[in-house]
Amino acid sequence: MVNSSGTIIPTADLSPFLTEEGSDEDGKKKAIEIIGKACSEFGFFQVVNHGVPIHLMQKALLGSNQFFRYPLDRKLEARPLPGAPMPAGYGRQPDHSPDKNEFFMMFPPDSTFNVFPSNPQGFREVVKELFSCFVKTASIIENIINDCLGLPSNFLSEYNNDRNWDLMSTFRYPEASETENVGLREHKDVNFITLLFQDEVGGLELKTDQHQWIPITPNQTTLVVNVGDVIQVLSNDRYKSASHRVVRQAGKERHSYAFFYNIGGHKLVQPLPYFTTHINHPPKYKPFIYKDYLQLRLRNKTHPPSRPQDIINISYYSTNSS
Ligand SMILES: O=C(O)CCC(=O)C(=O)O
Ligand SMILES: [Fe+2]
Repeated sequence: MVNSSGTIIPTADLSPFLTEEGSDEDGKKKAIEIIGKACSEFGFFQVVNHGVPIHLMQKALLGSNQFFRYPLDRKLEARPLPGAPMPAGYGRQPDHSPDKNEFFMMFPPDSTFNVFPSNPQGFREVVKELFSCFVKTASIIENIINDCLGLPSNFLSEYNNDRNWDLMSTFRYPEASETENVGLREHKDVNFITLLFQDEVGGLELKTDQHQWIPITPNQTTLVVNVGDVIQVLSNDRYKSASHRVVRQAGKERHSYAFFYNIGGHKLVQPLPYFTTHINHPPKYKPFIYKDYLQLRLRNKTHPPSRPQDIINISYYSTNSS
């Protein structure tokens, strides 16, 4: 697909991975090729025939749209439980944050940290089902990335074997004002991979190496996938965590869903030997425990630093920075 700025956003067809084992090897090869190239060039790509039912995505957008239209006190019935590792439930960006959005976040469907609103009717069931579909699609993409990186079979799925830290958020971004249009500032996702879809309003943009912002054209049938910091570190920068942002639009509010396929908080993250010692490359990152990094990144959100250079990102662990 070529978007308005003329840049090609790679799109892979996942249907060969959803049909009977081994029935379309050429189709698989093609998707692996597209995704591998996209991960090293852009850090993001799109997928079609991804296994998440389109009608479920539409239902989820309708439900969140309805939920966000409730008065604040009603939305706050789903406020996060104290002590949850991340604030699952309804939340908004702090007033002093330049980011302007409200969100509803959930952990895996059976997590005791989840807080669901009682209305709209059926919303809870829809988001739970959507979450489960996202997990399946993410694990297919994880295996593809595993093969693209030339790792031993199932290496990544064995490493990433704790599904308790996955998160899904739905967002509402208010329409832009005359003077400002920030929805979510430029950032890279911390996690393994992110899957997302947006309504027809659009506003998601990805940054290229040439510092050009590419708008991601909304498409009802497509999921956008971006590589997170964990893959960037494991692959020692072979694959990039993509910089992206959300720009609010004039006269239109925007809704989206993002699924953050995560790794367990206690996991040690460091460049894998396949991309360092085995090929005589020095590691570009120091080892760290994933939840320590999550904590630092969460602090960026709760206490946004006023100077952009004080915002913590993955370069905090870079071997070049000490
Ligand atoms: O709302 C979106 O489309 C993007 C959300 C996002 O980038 C994030 O939460 O990290
Ligand atoms: Fe993001």
